[in-house]
Amino acid sequence: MLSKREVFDGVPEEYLSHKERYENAIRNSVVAFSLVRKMQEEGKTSINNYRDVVGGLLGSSVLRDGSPLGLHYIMFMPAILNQANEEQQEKWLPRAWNCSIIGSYAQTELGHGTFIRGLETTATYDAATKQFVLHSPTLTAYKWWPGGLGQTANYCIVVAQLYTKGQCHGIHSFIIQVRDEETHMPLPGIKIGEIGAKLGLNAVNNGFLGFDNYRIPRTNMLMKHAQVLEDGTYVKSRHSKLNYGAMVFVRVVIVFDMVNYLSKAVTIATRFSAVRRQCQLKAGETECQILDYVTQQHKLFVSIAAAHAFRITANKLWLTFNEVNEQLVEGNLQRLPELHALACCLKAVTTADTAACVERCRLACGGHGYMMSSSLPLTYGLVTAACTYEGENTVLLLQTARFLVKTYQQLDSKALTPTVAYLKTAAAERFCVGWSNTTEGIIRGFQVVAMRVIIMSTFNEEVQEMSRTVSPQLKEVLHQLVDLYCTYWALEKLSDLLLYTPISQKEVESLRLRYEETLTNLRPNAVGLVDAFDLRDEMLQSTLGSYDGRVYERLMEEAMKSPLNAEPMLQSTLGSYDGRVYERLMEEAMKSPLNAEPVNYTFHKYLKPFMQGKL
Ligand SMILES: CC/C=C\C/C=C\C/C=C\C/C=C\C/C=C\C/C=C\CC/C=C/C(=O)SCCNC(=O)CCNC(=O)[C@H](O)C(C)(C)COP(=O)(O)OP(=O)(O)OC[C@H]1O[C@@H](n2cnc3c(N)ncnc32)[C@H](O)[C@@H]1OP(=O)(O)O
Ligand SMILES: Cc1cc2nc3c(=O)[nH]c(=O)nc-3n(C[C@H](O)[C@H](O)[C@H](O)COP(=O)(O)OP(=O)(O)OC[C@H]3O[C@@H](n4cnc5c(N)ncnc54)[C@H](O)[C@@H]3O)c2cc1C
Repeated sequence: MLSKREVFDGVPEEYLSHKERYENAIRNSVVAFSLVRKMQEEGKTSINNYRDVVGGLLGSSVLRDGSPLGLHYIMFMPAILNQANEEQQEKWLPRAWNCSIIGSYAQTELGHGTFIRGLETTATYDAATKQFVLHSPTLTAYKWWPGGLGQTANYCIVVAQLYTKGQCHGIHSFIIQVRDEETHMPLPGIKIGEIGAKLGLNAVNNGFLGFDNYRIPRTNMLMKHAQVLEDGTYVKSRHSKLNYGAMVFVRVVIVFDMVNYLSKAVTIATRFSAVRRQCQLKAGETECQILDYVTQQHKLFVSIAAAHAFRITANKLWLTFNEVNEQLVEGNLQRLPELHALACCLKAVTTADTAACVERCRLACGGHGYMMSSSLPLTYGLVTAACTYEGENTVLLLQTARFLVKTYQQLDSKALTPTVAYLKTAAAERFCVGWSNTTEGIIRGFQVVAMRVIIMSTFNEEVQEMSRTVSPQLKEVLHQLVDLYCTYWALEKLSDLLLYTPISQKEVESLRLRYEETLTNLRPNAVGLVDAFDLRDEMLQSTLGSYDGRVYERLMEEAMKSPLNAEPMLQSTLGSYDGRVYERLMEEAMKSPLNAEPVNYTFHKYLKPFMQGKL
């Protein structure tokens, strides 16, 4: 087994180039996953411990910044299990299990990540040839982000708008070969490469993928839930959201992942705090361990408690996930909305809390926490990504809110599912029950809070009609900024205000309404207000923040500068805005420090032997 922080020719991975990082990741991954495959062959893995084995590996020191093979295990295989019919599973699963094919999961596009009903990639059924034609009509339709897709995967699950007999039936999943299994070259009609350097997970080889009227057999549509018959007839799924199953699975798994990362970070910070001596509690005494300071305990101990709370929660969520999936197999969809809401809520809460806790652990270690060798910056990069991928946290919390408001509205007409049964009690008893400073009392208090917030949200949704105009006067706008700043911090520091001022409950409720009103009032001037900072593009140096708003073209231009994209030469239109795409590609390739080798040498040296079971 490779040693911790395996090096590349003697150089710690922090000092590797972008290309060397990738090669190091491939080499470490094929060795690590060869062991997983050996465990499979010896019958030592099941779907349950598989999650822990792979999850442990992906978060381990061997694959410390992710793996180009991660998506193969995390989403490609679960998507086949969750969305392919039996015949398709028989065809694809054995090859995926033994890694003779390597897959990814391509759903997000340059132009859409959250709003998946707005995805632009099309899959149009051609009954004459019994094929689907995959196409990327615009630059924003390019798949953007799929892990491992840059230079590693040769298959992927692609989510596209399904058209048959001239009608669109919404997004569906397809299994698609994107590279030749022998040469690893992109197949004709496929435009593929990696998206470039990121805040973290720089070993994951996230890629982009565009289709130019690319044909696949009809039987490559994953048909467990919905089907397209040979004559093009569409047979719809029992529940429109069963196709979203892969996302629910990963959200559940992410909660386990947060337990791993939070446990690591707080272990590092707590042990360091026991070693580190700084300043004296009393003059003349020896310097004390910083762990003795209450402020240091305030920073760290809640993370220890959270790690245990998340582990218990993750196990309970995993049980619920398996229970509901068994019911789905029997056609009982009753608890699917609750599972979706639970997975959304717990993925958002555990990732946000873990990111905040890991940052506190870094800060608790002073300057040494800022060193890459502490592993805290890298861990932060890993966990903060989880606040975005697999459903951006805000959006997932809105999904949870949607479920809770709907549950409240049906409180008297529908039986409550286990996780929201408390709402019935909170609704039945008087709200302002006495407070008790016990664990049960605090939980009870939060249940009452949840109930009241749901009622307020329902009230706002049903009654609130806000029509507003904004005066163009700058004075007016600046007043709004002052107003926003005051109400934001009043709400942020509400516990202090409730403790030390006579603010009433009614005033708090109107403060919240005023805050939302100020947000709405400022919205029309938001871009103008940042333009007013007059920061030139050269100063911003950001593909997202340039003055002209050409975000997607700049993202693609920057991606093309990656040294990994020089091989193989991309034959692709890329939807360029000025049409000089080929000249530019050639110019960029000539600048690349890489040889224009047809395929990165790691394919022949590591990946192909691994896929052929020779490693
Ligand atoms: C075989 C292998 C076995 C084990 C695996 C091995 C190893 C794994 C172990 C460890 C792995 C280690 C680490 C894993 C950790 C991290 C993962 C690493 C990498 C992650 C890579 C990232 C991948 C991605 O990011 S993929 C792309 C993710 N994208 C999203 O999540 C998009 C988010 N957007 C949405 O989900 C939707 O757009 C939406 C926001 C939900 C809105 O959808 P829509 O507009 O259609 O719906 P409405 O809001 O109108 O609601 C309508 C209705 O539908 C219900 N609904 C919505 N979604 C779902 C769902 N998913 N399930 C069920 N129901 C859903 C919604 O509640 C509404 O219902 P009502 O009408 O009744 O209210
Ligand atoms: C490290 C990493 C790995 C990834 N891997 C993959 C992968 O393997 N495969 C894949 O398909 N995708 C992958 N993704 C993409 C990821 O799923 C998307 O980035 C994510 O779904 C968010 O979508 P977005 O980027 O379009 O952000 P947006 O949705 O554009 O979010 C931008 C802002 O808009 C806000 N917003 C958006 N919609 C609403 C709304 N309805 N209400 C209120 N606010 C809203 C959000 O809260 C956010 O503040 C990855 C992303 C990252 C960072």
